[in-house]
Amino acid sequence: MTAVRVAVIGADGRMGSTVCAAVEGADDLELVERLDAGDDVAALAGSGAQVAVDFTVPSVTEANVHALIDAGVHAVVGTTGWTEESLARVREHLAEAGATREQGLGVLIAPNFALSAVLAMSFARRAARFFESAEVVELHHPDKVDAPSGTAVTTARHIAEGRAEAGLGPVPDATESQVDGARGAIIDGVHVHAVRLRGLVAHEEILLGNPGEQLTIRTDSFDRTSFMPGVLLAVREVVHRPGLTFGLDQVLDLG
Ligand SMILES: NC(=O)C1=CN([C@@H]2O[C@H](COP(=O)(O)OP(=O)(O)OC[C@H]3O[C@@H](n4cnc5c(N)ncnc54)[C@H](OP(=O)(O)O)[C@@H]3O)[C@@H](O)[C@H]2O)C=CC1
Ligand SMILES: O=C(O)C1=N[C@H](C(=O)O)C[C@H](O)C1
Repeated sequence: MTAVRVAVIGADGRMGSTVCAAVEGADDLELVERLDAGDDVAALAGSGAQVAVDFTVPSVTEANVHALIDAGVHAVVGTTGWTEESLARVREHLAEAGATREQGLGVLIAPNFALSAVLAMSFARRAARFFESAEVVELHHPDKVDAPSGTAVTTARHIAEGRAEAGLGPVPDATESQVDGARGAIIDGVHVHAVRLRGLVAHEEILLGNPGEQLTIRTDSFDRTSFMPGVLLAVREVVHRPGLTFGLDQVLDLG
């Protein structure tokens, strides 16, 4: 068995360092490069790396992915900050690169690699059509640079899709806010609230309400090892998945 050669970008960070340890602990993977701020991603072209894992910052991740495509390296990305527009640019770049390669390159971007979070997002989408009200509360460590979390943005979009398919209108809300932000951010019509608290890692509650009842879907990552099975699965899968894959739910058989 030949090991898949893996580079990690953001290798000194909280997630990057955990990914390096997980790759080093996997028999079928080999850690060949550790890059961090100041290193040139384009240099991976001659390094022998087959897959690069990016856990950096929202402001640089898109440029990293384009550099990886140019370098002919598959990408697994956990960094947040992706929009429909930036995803479309990656899709287009991959299509151009694929036309000149025998087997196209793969880019797999997932807002959350923890199984509990992937399932929570999927359950939220399925449940959304049955409830009048829906709100998302995400809770994270205070060193996180972005808000709301990428997971919460994706969850809100899933809920909005589920509601739209069922023909549901806006969520009921008679509030006339006295203070800006009191009702959180609104993403595709869904209110999203962000809590930052020392001691937390990554958590989310999806609240769905009807007259006289509530469904709460909650996911908790107590430790960054929770993301590792999903990251390693993505590394093994991305080489077989040309083009852009968004979300680990696309890889898992969720039934
Ligand atoms: N999809 C998922 O399952 C998960 C996603 N995340 C996301 O991953 C990202 C990283 O999170 P986290 O590890 O906590 O953050 P950290 O700040 O701990 O790590 C980010 C690392 O990236 C480095 N970096 C910054 N700029 C560059 C650059 N241009 N090239 C290479 N490296 C760079 C930083 O270096 P320096 O400090 O020197 O600037 C730092 O070492 C966030 O967007 C977060 O939301 C987090 C957890 C799970
Ligand atoms: O920054 C984090 O820690 C996390 N970021 C991701 C996000 O923004 O959704 C995933 C997880 O919530 C942890």
